[in-house]
Amino acid sequence: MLTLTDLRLARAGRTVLDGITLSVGPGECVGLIGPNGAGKTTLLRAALGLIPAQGHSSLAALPPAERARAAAYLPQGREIAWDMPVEAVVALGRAAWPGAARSEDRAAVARALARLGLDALRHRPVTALSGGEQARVLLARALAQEAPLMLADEPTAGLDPAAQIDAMALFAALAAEGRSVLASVHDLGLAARHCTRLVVLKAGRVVADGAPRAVLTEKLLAEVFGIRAWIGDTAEGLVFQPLSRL
Ligand SMILES: Nc1ncnc2c1ncn2[C@@H]1O[C@H](COP(=O)(O)OP(=O)(O)OP(=O)(O)O)[C@@H](O)[C@H]1O
Repeated sequence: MLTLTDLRLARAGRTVLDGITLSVGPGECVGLIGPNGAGKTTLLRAALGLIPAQGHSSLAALPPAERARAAAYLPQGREIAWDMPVEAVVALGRAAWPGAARSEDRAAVARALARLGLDALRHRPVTALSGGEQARVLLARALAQEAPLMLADEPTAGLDPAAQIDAMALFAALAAEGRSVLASVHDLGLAARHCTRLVVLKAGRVVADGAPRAVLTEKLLAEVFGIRAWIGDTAEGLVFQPLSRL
């Protein structure tokens, strides 16, 4: 569970978060959408307490050790500097649980590797993997934390279409298991099909918050993203195709 109340933040004299009030409850997979520069990354980082903001974040208010057990975070940057085997990188997610039995840690790492389809790569040096494979390793590291809340910044960036679907389906499954997910996503179709709710940010404000079908309207796409788009309601869920800039 995450509750943000009137979060405000300015950077270099410019307002970046302008009174964000938002909560993500158990069972919710919330897609944070909005144009470049809308404040999505800043919102996630402020919610985690990684950058100071005015207002209240239930997560940032926790002592750091508790925060690490309350929430996993997949940051936007995907660079991996350490030349370690894949499973050792995934095991870093267990640092949040210093008192856990080694068998528990090993089981959590094995579950995360299996869920990301990384079993065959577990002994490979992580620096010898492709960018998309590394992105899956970092997602597995966050998953191994087994925290009730998952915050992810563009988790599908750099992934092929199958891996994008897998990543979003994984978040939907975490929510279905009773966890809470807040993920910034640029692919509005993926977000609409896999998220239980969409929150739309524009210039640091929440301008829409609700079920994907209610939120993704032609009017909103024009006003927030400045585009004309085709939105199809299909048996597979909402399908979204940007057509032109307005
Ligand atoms: N360190 C900083 N100093 C000054 N301004 C910053 C800094 N970091 C971000 N900003 C500004 O804050 C605003 C929000 O940035 P943020 O990265 O949160 O946007 P975003 O919605 O995640 O964008 P994107 O979709 O491009 O990743 C932007 O206008 C950006 O230029």
